[in-house]
Amino acid sequence: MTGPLVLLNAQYLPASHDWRTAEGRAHTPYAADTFVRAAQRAEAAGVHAFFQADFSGVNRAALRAGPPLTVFEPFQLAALVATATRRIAVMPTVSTLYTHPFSFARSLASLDRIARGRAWVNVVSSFRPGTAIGMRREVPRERRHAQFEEFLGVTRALWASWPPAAGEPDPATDRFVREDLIRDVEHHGAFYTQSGPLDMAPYSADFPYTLQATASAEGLRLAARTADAVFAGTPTLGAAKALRAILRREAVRAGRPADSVALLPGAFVHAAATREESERLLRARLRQTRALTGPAALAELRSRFPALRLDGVGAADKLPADLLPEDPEAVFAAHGSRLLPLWDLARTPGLTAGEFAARALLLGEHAQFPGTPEEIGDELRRWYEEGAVDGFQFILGNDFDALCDRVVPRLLSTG
Ligand SMILES: Cc1cc2nc3c(=O)[nH]c(=O)nc-3n(C[C@H](O)[C@H](O)[C@H](O)COP(=O)(O)O)c2cc1C
Repeated sequence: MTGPLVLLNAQYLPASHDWRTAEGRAHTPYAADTFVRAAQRAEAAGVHAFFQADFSGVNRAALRAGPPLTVFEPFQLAALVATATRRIAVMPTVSTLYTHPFSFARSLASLDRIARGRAWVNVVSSFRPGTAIGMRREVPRERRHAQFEEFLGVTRALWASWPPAAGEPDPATDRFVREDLIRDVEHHGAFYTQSGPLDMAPYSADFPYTLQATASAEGLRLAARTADAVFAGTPTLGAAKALRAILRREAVRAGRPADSVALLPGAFVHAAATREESERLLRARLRQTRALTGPAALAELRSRFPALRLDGVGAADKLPADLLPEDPEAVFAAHGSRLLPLWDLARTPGLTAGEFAARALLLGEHAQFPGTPEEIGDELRRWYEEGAVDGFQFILGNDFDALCDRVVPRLLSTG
């Protein structure tokens, strides 16, 4: 595919409306129709995939902050959306920790058949704080990537257990299914034993487009070996550029072309009639939650990121040159993608430690794009053209109509 790849996260539509108003409540996350309408609008705008994150459990802290981010089991919603659309891909999330490869393979193969080849998938290891609360983890944290890789390997072997010809009815031999062509999997690994084949013929010969959500160096190397795309948080342009360069190098190291794995970070859209108005609203919203300056900001930053070299530094002091390693690859290798935005921010000339801390605390996990819809579209396009990203996932924001009618067409336009 040429041009940026654009994903719509299912939570965008309900979250973009104020549920305290009757108009906002019309977009309730409890009605599947809310997401069907969103996917149809997004499809008309040129969005490539309708995505649903999934957290395998109740996150009470998140629920206290507003409506639930997800309600429906993702494969069921994806199937429903697929039957109501024609071009957009449907992309549920599967947790390698809480699903068996066989159950996953048949859900995905069924979805691919229902969607006539439009099934994509987001694969997560679910080891993030706040995820899958109340469930038991059978896999220790340090083995999650090994389990993930084996999970994906078994699933792909199941997919391939029916070569396309096996599912083609053959009047010459009077066989609806060429059972003789179906291959047993015979996998006996550290985490899974899978002997038999899948129980149905997948619609597509190729395994679906696979996204992996990750924030660590080991996770990124795994994606470079096994995935088609990475979903990560890159709240600054410099962090995105650094992460994409590392991902491309890792793909080559894994024996694949540099552009075989796309970086698709999250984006939050804050559209308004003027840029000033949009920035004012965004600042007010961010300050409401994180109103810290000077020494207080510095103390908070220290406690959140103990790896930063801030010993003996006061808020009015110059930011130390050795706050983080100079090379972003070294920062990423030691700390994952979480510290790349701080590495990027630290390159701003003339910041005191207090100013740096205040700005750092205002950065969220994902990039925030304020402006008019056209300015936002142009800025997103700039990120793409400067080689920082291969596309975006729209997770949260306001004004869903402006996103579909004005932001996405601008981002995708080649003119
Ligand atoms: C941007 C991003 C999105 C994620 N989304 C999900 C999700 O929807 N469901 C989930 O269970 N875990 C999610 N995770 C957590 C990852 O699956 C993973 O468990 C965590 O990042 C730790 O593994 P890592 O070392 O590969 O980063 C997400 C992680 C990132 C960085």
